[in-house]
Amino acid sequence: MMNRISDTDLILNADGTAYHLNLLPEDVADTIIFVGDQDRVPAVSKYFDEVELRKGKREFITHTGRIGHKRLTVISTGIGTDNIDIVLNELDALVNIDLSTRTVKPDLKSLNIIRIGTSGTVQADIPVDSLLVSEAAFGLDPLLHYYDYPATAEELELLKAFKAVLPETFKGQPYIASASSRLIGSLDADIQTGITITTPGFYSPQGRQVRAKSAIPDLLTAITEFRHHGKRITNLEMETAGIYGLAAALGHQAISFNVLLANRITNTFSRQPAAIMDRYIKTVLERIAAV
Ligand SMILES: O=P(O)(O)O[C@H]1O[C@H](CO)[C@@H](O)[C@H]1O
Ligand SMILES: O=c1cc[nH]c(=O)[nH]1
Repeated sequence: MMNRISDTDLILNADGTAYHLNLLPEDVADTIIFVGDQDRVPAVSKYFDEVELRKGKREFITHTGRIGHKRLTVISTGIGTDNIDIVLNELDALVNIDLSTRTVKPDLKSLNIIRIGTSGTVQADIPVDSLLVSEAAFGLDPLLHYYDYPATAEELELLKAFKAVLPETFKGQPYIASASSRLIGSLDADIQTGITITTPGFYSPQGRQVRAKSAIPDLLTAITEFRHHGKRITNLEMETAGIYGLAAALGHQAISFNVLLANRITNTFSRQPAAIMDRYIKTVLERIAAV
């Protein structure tokens, strides 16, 4: 007898759709593009040859369609890893749980998840308006501590080295997760790679000083100066570590492309963020359509 997942562990709407995403299993393609901003969903799907479905609820807007024969879904996650928890668990339920019996299917599907997000670099020599793939990500948010996620020995060594340089005033507990080696191999080719930091906020958690006083004034310097066997931290954003960790915990493949709109060291910001995002949406879609 298979374990039945209860009505409050996995909540479905009256029409059978997933509680937050408002989607049915057939609404979701096997390759899914994650974006933060709801307005980026049509900015991606306008390049589809056909859009078969447009649905949404709250910040979670979904378009599904195809480029050539490749079926694609693009979904907005909103900001932060708390939303990643919702999006990844509900997408996984849609493909890997039989919603009529509320039991896990015997053959599990592994989705390809490709984030296209904005980010700020923390290295002076990395240009604003460039594209970067996150090889791995440190999460300064707590999401992965709620899941049984087995990090590799190599990841744990990198994490240990990072923890050692964090200021004493930092009270969090970082975690680490990596991109899918299969997707990195097939999609990133000549694009620069780096280590990303996922933060639980945009201002002080990313070392910004506006009016509220930081409790960790030297956080950005520690991040920028971190080096380990030739690796360095390249950029800050708010979702990648959660996506990588939870995707790995659920058996999905994930890769995160960062459109670097800000350089936090030279204090420069893109003069044409929408045009730059559009350029890289096309770059990433061309690569997805080709594999
Ligand atoms: O542009 P998106 O995909 O939202 O990503 C980045 O932008 C938001 C902050 O402005 C955060 O979600 C951060 O990760
Ligand atoms: O600096 C930045 C730019 C975009 N998104 C972030 O999270 N940080």
